[in-house]
Amino acid sequence: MTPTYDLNDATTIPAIGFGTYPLRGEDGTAAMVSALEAGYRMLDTAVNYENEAEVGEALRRSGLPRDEVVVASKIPGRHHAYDDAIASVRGSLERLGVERTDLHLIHWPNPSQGKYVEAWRALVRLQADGLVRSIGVSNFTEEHLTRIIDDTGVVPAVNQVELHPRFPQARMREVHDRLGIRTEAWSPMGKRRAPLGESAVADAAEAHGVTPGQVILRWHVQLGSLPIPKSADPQRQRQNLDVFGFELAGEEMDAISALAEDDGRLFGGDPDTHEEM
Ligand SMILES: NC(=O)C1=CN([C@@H]2O[C@H](COP(=O)(O)OP(=O)(O)OC[C@H]3O[C@@H](n4cnc5c(N)ncnc54)[C@H](OP(=O)(O)O)[C@@H]3O)[C@@H](O)[C@H]2O)C=CC1
Ligand SMILES: O=C(O)C(=O)[C@@H](O)[C@H](O)C(=O)CO
Repeated sequence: MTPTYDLNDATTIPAIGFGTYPLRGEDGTAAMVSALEAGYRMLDTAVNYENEAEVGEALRRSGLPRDEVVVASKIPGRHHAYDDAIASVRGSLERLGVERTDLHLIHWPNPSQGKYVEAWRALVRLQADGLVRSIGVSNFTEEHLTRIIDDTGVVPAVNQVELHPRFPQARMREVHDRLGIRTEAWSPMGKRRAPLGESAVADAAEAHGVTPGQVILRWHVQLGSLPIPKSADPQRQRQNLDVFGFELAGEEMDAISALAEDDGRLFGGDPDTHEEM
């Protein structure tokens, strides 16, 4: 069974989740069912992935008890106004076919709109009403975090940020540790720029008798970062979850972190300027 982290709201969450973007349609549902069969107990979706119905269907098809799987979704930029955020979550619940999500995030802060505080107030309300279990954010900077915490007194349980060997987010991990927020990593492999062939990764894979993908995910685990790798391939799905039987040495960890690049973001997704509706 996958180890778990305790969140700041006294709930727990698996140490590795399954990313569902861009899985859609029957093939997408089948890939999600296969992930649940492989042992994943957290599915990460979003309104903007247009696959919440598939996530709900996979959950039901898996036959797993509802309370064994963390279902996580996200409010898009166009739904930040308070009433829209409430309606957005209700819409997600309907498409997912569940009575409550286990984690709900604000997808991007979109600071030029200036409404992410309203979306956060809505999530605080929805949590009090029992429609979402844990609440968090995604792509928030320290400034955005400070604003919502100062406004409501409620600290997000997680912040899901871009984090991979090309962009290890040392500063945001420190901020999260100080505030008691769990760091969650999107594009944890580095997607198309995954450094699978770099010697820091390949040498460690050979030394431990695992695959390069497993080395990268183990690096996340040892950083305390919760990765949500996406794979449509059942064998890679299983490998990506099977990273708790070996340990990287300090030098191996440092060599992977040294793959960081000055402009290591995958598509220029700086949350101060990149906005998604
Ligand atoms: N909050 C946000 O703003 C964002 C959130 N996300 C979330 O993060 C999730 C994961 O991010 P994503 O961008 O998909 O990037 P990942 O880093 O998870 O990379 C996915 C790619 O890596 C391949 N892959 C997976 N496992 C392995 C392996 N062991 N060895 C080699 N290749 C592998 C997959 O191919 P294959 O399927 O063929 O295995 C796929 O092409 C998304 O699904 C989404 O849920 C993503 C972007 C932004
Ligand atoms: O997948 C997500 O959650 C996103 O926020 C998008 O930015 C996505 O990564 C994308 O479309 C990148 O081009």
